[in-house]
Amino acid sequence: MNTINPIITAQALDLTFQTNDGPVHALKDVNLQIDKGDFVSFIGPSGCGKTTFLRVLAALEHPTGGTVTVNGMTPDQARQARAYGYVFQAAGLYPWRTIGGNIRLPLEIMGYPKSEQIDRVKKVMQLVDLEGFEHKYPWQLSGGMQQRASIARALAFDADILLMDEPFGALDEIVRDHLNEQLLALWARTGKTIGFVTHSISEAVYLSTKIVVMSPRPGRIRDVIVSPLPKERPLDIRDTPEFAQLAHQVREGLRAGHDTAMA
Ligand SMILES: Nc1ncnc2c1ncn2[C@@H]1O[C@H](COP(=O)(O)OP(=O)(O)OP(=O)(O)O)[C@@H](O)[C@H]1O
Repeated sequence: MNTINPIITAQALDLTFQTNDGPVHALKDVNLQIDKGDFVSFIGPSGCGKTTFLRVLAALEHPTGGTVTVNGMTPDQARQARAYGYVFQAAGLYPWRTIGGNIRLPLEIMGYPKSEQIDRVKKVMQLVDLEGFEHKYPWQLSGGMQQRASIARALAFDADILLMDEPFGALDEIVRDHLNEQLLALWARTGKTIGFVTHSISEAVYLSTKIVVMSPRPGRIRDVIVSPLPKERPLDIRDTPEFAQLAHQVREGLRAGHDTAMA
């Protein structure tokens, strides 16, 4: 394993859930290194362990075997150190709080001084292009804007790592394109390390420096594809032969995993 600036490592990671129907091997022998500043997408069919892997990094699940480090710490230590922000598929904003109030909530809970809360909310709202919406309520915003607000909330502690579980899955394609562009811009501006779960080949190829292709039963890594695309990516890069070639490679990886799982 390469050791240049690893921010996240998983070695021989196993996670078996004990269920009434018997054991479910959600993750089996997962080995992965994510370096500082990487944008890593996890793609694979339903049940291949994408969400479980992200949840292990966030200490929301605990592995049954192997080791994981996040910023050189165990996931539990990393959680306490607020080493990452986590964005869920649904925006999950409290309807009785304004957008600013929602973004501020984790800072309030942690007892940040009022002036720092105000500064941080302002900064992260700028990062996701939501200036001017601080006093609106979630229902006054579109789905895409709500999801941007939930990203801002995850950025409130200014953690170096952002974990995102299918954040744009429920949005229509045009809004999704727009958010993908904004997320890349945010990533370039902040230098954060991003782990991103998606079902979309095109989204994975457009966003990532590394694409982790997974297969189910048991959940495992099938392929890790390092993107040759430049960091600067206008949306029309998706019309280039290089993009098509990479999408083809991901599709082939998915197909191989599917065939094995069905065998
Ligand atoms: N808490 C749990 N208890 C029992 N089994 C679970 C639990 N969480 C996940 N699983 C099982 O582990 C496997 C991996 O689930 P996971 O949600 O990580 O897959 P996924 O790739 O994210 O799927 P999807 O694309 O549908 O979100 C599945 O078989 C799932 O049913």
